[in-house]
Amino acid sequence: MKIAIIGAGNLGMSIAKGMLNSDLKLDSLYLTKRTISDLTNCNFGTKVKITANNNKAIQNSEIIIVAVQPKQLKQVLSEIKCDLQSKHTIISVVTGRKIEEIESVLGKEIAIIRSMPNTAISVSESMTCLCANQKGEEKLTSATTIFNSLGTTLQIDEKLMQAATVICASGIAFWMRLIRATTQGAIQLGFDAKEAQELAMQTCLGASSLLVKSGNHPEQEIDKVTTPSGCTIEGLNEMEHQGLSSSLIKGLVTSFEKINQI
Ligand SMILES: NC(=O)C1=CN([C@@H]2O[C@H](COP(=O)(O)OP(=O)(O)OC[C@H]3O[C@@H](n4cnc5c(N)ncnc54)[C@H](O)[C@@H]3O)[C@@H](O)[C@H]2O)C=CC1
Ligand SMILES: O=C(O)[C@@H]1CCC=N1
Repeated sequence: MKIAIIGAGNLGMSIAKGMLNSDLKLDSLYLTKRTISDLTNCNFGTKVKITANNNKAIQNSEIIIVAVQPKQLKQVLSEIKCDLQSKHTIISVVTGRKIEEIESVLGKEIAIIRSMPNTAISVSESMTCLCANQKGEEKLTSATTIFNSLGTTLQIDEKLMQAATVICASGIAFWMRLIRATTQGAIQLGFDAKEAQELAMQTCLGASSLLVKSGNHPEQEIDKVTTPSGCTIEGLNEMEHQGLSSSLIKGLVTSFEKINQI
């Protein structure tokens, strides 16, 4: 595979790290950004080419992952348009930018996939949602194969992409805050900070794995933990009195309202 990541920033580098540690058969991986000095000292191996020259990266690649800020997208697309051929697939991971906006610059004859991974792609645990334009439909299988080697994928209708961004991409930050709060609680209850974080992380992973592996609904697993008159239901009810579920849902909806303004 000949891949280019245009915009090797936070998300672009997370994708690159995941790819380099995966089973993907990479022939080359071009990483571009405006200022490359902070990448040139890194030892990524001979398959990784670092350049500020997007055109060179496109000419030597087939799968082009565009990972720039939303406000930078149109300028980048205009810059690379002249190098695009039928062999190319554009995969945009840019927040809030619709396929029709990309087509308005590149036209409808280029395969365009819109995707939303999250930063857990760096450890091959991303939840990645995907959709495509008409030309990109035939490339969805190969794009899905790439992202499946970096986590889990779901093909969705484009109208759900903003919601997917909030749940899965912003979701990493939301879950981090829940893990941090659990850590703070564990410290208050007597654990040192390192142990507290380990307890919080592994319990979070355990809860998630229980649902993934059993296919159960969360309440089925909660019922197994909540001993009648026990400490779990007492704590759980207090959390709900304080608005745990409600504040989480309100936060998701607020995030969603914001994303529609980006
Ligand atoms: N799915 C997720 O979990 C996340 C998604 N995002 C989305 O990913 C996109 C990138 O976000 P970040 O990585 O946080 O941004 P960033 O600012 O860290 O990275 C963007 C990179 O693009 C480069 N760039 C800008 N103009 C360029 C050009 N003309 N040619 C080549 N490179 C250029 C910059 O030098 C920078 O390295 C955004 O659309 C953002 O909303 C961001 C963070 C998480
Ligand atoms: O916060 C943001 O706008 C981007 C989109 C999802 C994750 N980061």
